[in-house]
Amino acid sequence: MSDNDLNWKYADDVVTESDALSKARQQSLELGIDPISPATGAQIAVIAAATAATNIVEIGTGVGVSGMWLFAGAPGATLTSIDTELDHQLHAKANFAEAGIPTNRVRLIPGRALDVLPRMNENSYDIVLIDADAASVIEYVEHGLRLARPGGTVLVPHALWRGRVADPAKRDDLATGFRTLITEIAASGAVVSALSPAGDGLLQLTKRGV
Ligand SMILES: C[S@@+](CC[C@H](N)C(=O)[O-])C[C@H]1O[C@@H](n2cnc3c(N)ncnc32)[C@H](O)[C@@H]1O
Repeated sequence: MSDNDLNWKYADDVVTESDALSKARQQSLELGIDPISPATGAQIAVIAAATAATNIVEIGTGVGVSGMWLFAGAPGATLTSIDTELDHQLHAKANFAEAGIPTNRVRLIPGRALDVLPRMNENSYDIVLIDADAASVIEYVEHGLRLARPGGTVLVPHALWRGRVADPAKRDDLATGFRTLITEIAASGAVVSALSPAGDGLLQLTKRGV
């Protein structure tokens, strides 16, 4: 194992997930829904706590692993989460309940993100987490930056897309799309950004303006 592989494994292994989170992660994997890694979860919890987030949007509910991590950092927040699959959201609802998250703190919206996002209020959210279909990630980030309040943060897990983004030989649409996004964001004066290697990448963009 390389030093980097050891670091990644250690960063995931050192995270202790609650029983409710471990069960949700197991369920997610069994259903073939890729949850954020434990290290990514811990990192988004820190961001949620550090920003004292009260209003969060998530694109891609899955069975609720990322949502539960956001609540771990910001237990008083309200989460609006969008997913095309009602089944996934029903599992998420049960998992949130198991984690003790009050039902009135979660608004689950079934539907295609690109249909739902244009109807949401701009400059209103502390965090926008983007984890749905990777093919639309650039459009989701554009929406995310519109929805985030000044000083709010857009988070994009899987931004290194299974190691393909860092490998210039990989020229498929998804790897190229993430590469374009990362390059454009790095050059943008509108955000403060960082790309963490946690999991398979966590792109973090904080909207300037405060
Ligand atoms: C990677 S999983 C999300 C995992 C979740 N964030 C977690 O860590 O537990 C992606 C989710 O996006 C949903 N999805 C796929 N395409 C979508 C779209 N166009 N709009 C909204 N949700 C979509 C899938 O149904 C799936 O539940």
